[in-house]
Amino acid sequence: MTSSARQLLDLISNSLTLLEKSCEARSVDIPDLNSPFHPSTEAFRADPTASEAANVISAAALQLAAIFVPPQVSVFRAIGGFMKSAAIHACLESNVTEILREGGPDGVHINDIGAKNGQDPQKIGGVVYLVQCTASLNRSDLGRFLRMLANNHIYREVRPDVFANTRISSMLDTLKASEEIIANPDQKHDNTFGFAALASHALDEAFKASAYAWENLADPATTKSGDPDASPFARAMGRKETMWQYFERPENAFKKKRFNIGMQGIRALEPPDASLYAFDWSGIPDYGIVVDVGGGVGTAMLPIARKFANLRFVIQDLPPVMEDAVEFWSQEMPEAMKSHQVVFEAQDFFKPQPKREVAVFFLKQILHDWSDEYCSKILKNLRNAANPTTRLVFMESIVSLSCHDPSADHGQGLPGEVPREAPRPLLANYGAVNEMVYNVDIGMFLLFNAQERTVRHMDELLRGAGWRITVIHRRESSDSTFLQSVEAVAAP
Ligand SMILES: C[S@@+](CC[C@H](N)C(=O)[O-])C[C@H]1O[C@@H](n2cnc3c(N)ncnc32)[C@H](O)[C@@H]1O
Repeated sequence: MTSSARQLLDLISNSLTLLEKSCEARSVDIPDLNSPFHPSTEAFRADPTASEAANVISAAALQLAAIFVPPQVSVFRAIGGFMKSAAIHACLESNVTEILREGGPDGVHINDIGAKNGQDPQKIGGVVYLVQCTASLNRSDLGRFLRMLANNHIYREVRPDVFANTRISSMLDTLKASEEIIANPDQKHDNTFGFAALASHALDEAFKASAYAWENLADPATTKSGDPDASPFARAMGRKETMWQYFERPENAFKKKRFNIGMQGIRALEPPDASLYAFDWSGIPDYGIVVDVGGGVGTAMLPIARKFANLRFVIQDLPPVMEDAVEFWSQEMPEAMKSHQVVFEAQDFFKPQPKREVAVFFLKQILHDWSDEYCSKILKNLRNAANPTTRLVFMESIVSLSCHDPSADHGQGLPGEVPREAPRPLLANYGAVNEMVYNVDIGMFLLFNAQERTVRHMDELLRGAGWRITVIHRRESSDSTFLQSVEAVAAP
């Protein structure tokens, strides 16, 4: 019988052949690990066959490593994740990626990096341990951090103590001049595409919260709490407050700005018309009302309102957000405001909805902000305002099982419940290749005491609030944080 290792190797070999053929036919290159990231370096994925082949190769390579790397090394790679986080944090905040970009492919010596960013090469690793022990350190301490990251292909050691970027480290690049961001650290992330801001936020707020995750789970006062101010982040900061309250304090103005820039960056990656495909909007009768619950400024309704002039839209959010919504629509689609095709309503989703005939309650990225206890309150308020024809539509990242989902067998399960599964013997969800949504899930716990959910979990949550899921609309993407949509009806 063929061993798992041989099956994995065959998957890699066959997939690479497919990938090479696809790239050759389209005259695109497989990316060079040592060249910086650019949207064009991802062109090889544009063909769905190539994208799938790249996923299979990556998942199989990781699974092969899990077989052959000594288990004590593998488990410490995971246990020591915080050390890599500390190393990336130090390099990110001391602008190493920008300095290496300016040095080009020949690399920059650690002493020259230190000379540029003002950091002592002996301390620039930035962790407390180093700062406390500087007296006995030699000049290659920066190299220790960069080298650890280079072992993981994040940076590369070109010659002894000389480092350069790889396509992975270049993701941390603000694309600004190092001199400029060193001189104006508070503006480092302004007008950037947001990835470095997101990384900086994760390595600050979420990283600190992660150190308190177990204490929060173990403390009887918080073990079962779903309160947003009882998160590991709140414990790490020593105050019973939400991250939003923390951001409102004047000393955290930079962190608030950084978070918002990071979030804008994530939103920019979503297709702007994703909500158009979340539901069959053409099936709603004329003048049917769509309520965007916690809709922010109503961005998700814009492409639908443009296409379906026969529908009416109510954008709901907290009062200050509604002011921004009015401004947003007066710029984007003033005619919809004048004709009352779109109206704005300050509405707390924890309070009862106004009584009216609603065709669709729409929620985009709301449920993942809250624990089950809180989601249940939101969903029950909507259920109480629903009639038998009302649809509930929500857009969220859906967490897949890592094993084969038996719901798909024998025609059982909800339509769209099971995503495309990876070929055996790979993990059904492609394992760590699809790790982003699992990262976000743990991040939601650390920062908000909230979570991303599997379909099974959503189903249970909705049933408890008087709803029944009817279908999951899936759009394939190589990014597991991509939003899918779930449709439900009021349960009798
Ligand atoms: C992650 S954002 C999603 C916004 C929008 N649905 C979108 O996808 O662009 C969450 C939204 O929930 C709103 N929100 C938070 N608490 C709320 C409450 N109690 N009632 C109504 N909206 C609330 C926030 O103001 C924010 O606009």
